[in-house]
Amino acid sequence: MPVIETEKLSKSFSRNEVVSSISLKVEKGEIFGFLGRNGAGKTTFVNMLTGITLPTSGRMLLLNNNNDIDQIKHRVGVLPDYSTFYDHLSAKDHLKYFCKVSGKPAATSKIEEVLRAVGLIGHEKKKVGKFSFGMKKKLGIAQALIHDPELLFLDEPTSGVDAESAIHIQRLILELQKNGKTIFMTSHNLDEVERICTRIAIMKEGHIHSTGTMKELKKKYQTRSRVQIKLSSHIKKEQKENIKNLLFSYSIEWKDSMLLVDVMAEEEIPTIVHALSKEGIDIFAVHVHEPSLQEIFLRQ
Ligand SMILES: Nc1ncnc2c1ncn2[C@@H]1O[C@H](COP(=O)(O)OP(=O)(O)OP(=O)(O)O)[C@@H](O)[C@H]1O
Repeated sequence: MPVIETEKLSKSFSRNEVVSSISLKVEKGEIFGFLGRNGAGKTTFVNMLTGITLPTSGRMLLLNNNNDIDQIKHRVGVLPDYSTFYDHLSAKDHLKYFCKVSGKPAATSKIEEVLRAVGLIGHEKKKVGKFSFGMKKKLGIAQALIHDPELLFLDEPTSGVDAESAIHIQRLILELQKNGKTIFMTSHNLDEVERICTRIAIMKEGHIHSTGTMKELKKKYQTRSRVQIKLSSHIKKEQKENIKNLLFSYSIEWKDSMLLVDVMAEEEIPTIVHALSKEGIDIFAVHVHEPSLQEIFLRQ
């Protein structure tokens, strides 16, 4: 049973359709990465799922509940694209206040546990007005986590935070997944998405352009892997000519004693190695450079 299911979900502002007929399923336990250039419609799509914006048309099902977001509010945690806080409250008081107004008070131990999880322990008594952007982001994540929700929407959870904190947040997301949570996140950090997301959707001008695991996306776009072969430094000119003839069906390039060959599949590597050993050339190292999500994304 999918945790998120949308069918032809669309949103227009005036006559401008910014989300066009998106049908998507996210299963329990996924870390689903939602990508797209600025203005692609990601936030608008997430806002419809979290009840911030009403869809113009289409259908959505969250946690097997039809449309009534109020009924499932406590099972869903949201880090919006922009969180607002009260400058005069501390992080701890903030979470207390947030729990109180949402009608679900939380124990001090739970508040401290969540602040520790996001890396804010030690700053829990500091006024939020004195927080940096990154610290506010962490407080936003704490707010999303405080009710121990099954499903989390995280809009750019690591944007604006330092590298160390970003790694901390990524580990936290992986930990949440391990504990059975489902995470739907938008991000412009493609390395991060590639590392932690189980599936990815790339949105373009209101449409889902492609969806799949990294492996599926690489296959779909038939992106070539680059094999870097470090050879002995004494390759003769005629040997290079012979290699070129033997590997005539490949695009090859020399960089000093490094031979670079583009392949469609790893299964082709033995053929290349065989051709080189036939020429009596010693191979010192073979490295396969897989195309990154960034390379796939930039081709969209
Ligand atoms: N309330 C609104 N009224 C009118 N247009 C809007 C509104 N909200 C968003 N839009 C427009 O919808 C389009 C999609 O915006 P959205 O914020 O969903 O994109 P995004 O993919 O989240 O972008 P980013 O990566 O910059 O956050 C943009 O052209 C934006 O100007």
